[in-house]
Amino acid sequence: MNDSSQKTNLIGLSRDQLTAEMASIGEKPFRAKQLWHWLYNRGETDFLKMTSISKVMQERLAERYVVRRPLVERELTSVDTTRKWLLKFDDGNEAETVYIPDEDEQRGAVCISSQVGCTLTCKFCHTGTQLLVRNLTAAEIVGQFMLARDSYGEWPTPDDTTRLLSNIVMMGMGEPLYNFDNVATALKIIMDGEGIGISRRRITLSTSGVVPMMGRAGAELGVNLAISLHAVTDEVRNQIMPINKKYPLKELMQACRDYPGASNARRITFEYVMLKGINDSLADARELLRLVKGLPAKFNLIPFNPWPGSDYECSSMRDIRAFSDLIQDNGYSAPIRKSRGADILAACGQLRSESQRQKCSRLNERVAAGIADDHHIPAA
Ligand SMILES: C[S@@+](CC[C@H](N)C(=O)[O-])C[C@H]1O[C@@H](n2cnc3c(N)ncnc32)[C@H](O)[C@@H]1O
Ligand code: SF4
Repeated sequence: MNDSSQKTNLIGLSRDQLTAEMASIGEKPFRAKQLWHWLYNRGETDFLKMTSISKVMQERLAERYVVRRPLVERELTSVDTTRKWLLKFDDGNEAETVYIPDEDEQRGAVCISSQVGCTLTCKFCHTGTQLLVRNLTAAEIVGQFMLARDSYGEWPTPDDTTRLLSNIVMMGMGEPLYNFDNVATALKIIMDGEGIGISRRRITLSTSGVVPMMGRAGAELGVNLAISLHAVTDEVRNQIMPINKKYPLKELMQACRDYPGASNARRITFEYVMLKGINDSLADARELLRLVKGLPAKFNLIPFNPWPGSDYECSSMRDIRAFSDLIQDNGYSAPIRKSRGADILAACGQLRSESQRQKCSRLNERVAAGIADDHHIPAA
């Protein structure tokens, strides 16, 4: 263990925690406020460059603490300018962060991971086949956005109208509502107006439908909600998203109706991955309209992104357009999501760590040889 990894990382501490940390070394609350500005508005990582802080305090801080992002193992930029960072955490685990610019490339969303892997095994999602799963810490979640800003040189926090990294989608690896506390701490840091300053209106949290946590997410964070719906009957949803057996459609739709803050100005996004012959008929589209009746809803139709070993095919463009047209004819927005970053495997559902791919292929060899135990059978 090197010297810096023994020191406490100040990134990821809430304002109260940072204030308490400063109090523990005898510093007044206004010091925590100054420090917060350096960490989250200026993006400074070197205490000795925090010029509004006295030399003595700079040195005391440097003795005890570090300001650290997750390690970027690789940065890849797609021909379509999507950028992906493969991250390595202190325990050797990996996750990915992706920046997806808008068409005009003046703004864009950072897609952030909430877990290493995911326990939920949705059949169409590569992340769900990863064996190793752990929650990311608040530091690892905030750190993803910070390293994206490092990469684009967007420090100090630019004005909201001139930022490239303008939005956040919690749509990377993992189920954010299965790691609510750390996601909430991280998002509160990110939303703080004296720091990173991304408004809750520019943050979307996507969930596969963890019904009991949806109300809390709305009440405590007030971010936009996206639901990975993907099927209109319990029968099909049970098949492709096992979480539906725990929280079936009726309960999920009720939780959407109860979601605090949803309105016509802030609609709930229903994500719908288009799977050939599974969920893509016009009858499915009609049922979808029936399901969301009365809800402030909009849709995002996602052409299925295949990955090695996946069981599904993407619906034809003709079928996707017909599905989209029917929904739009009924007054809802239903754009077809353009796949971005396919050449760097950065598209939705393709995220899965490199080392995990290697481990899994080794594991497949073990399974073939009959030497893998029950806990380590690959899900795909
Ligand atoms: C990877 S998930 C992460 C957030 C959360 N766990 C969820 O399911 O909403 C983000 C989105 O990617 C979608 N997705 C997963 N695998 C996909 C694939 N192979 N092709 C297209 N979209 C996919 C998910 O359904 C979900 O809407
Ligand atoms: S779609 Fe979301 S919930 Fe399902 S396995 Fe992938 S990351 Fe997990």
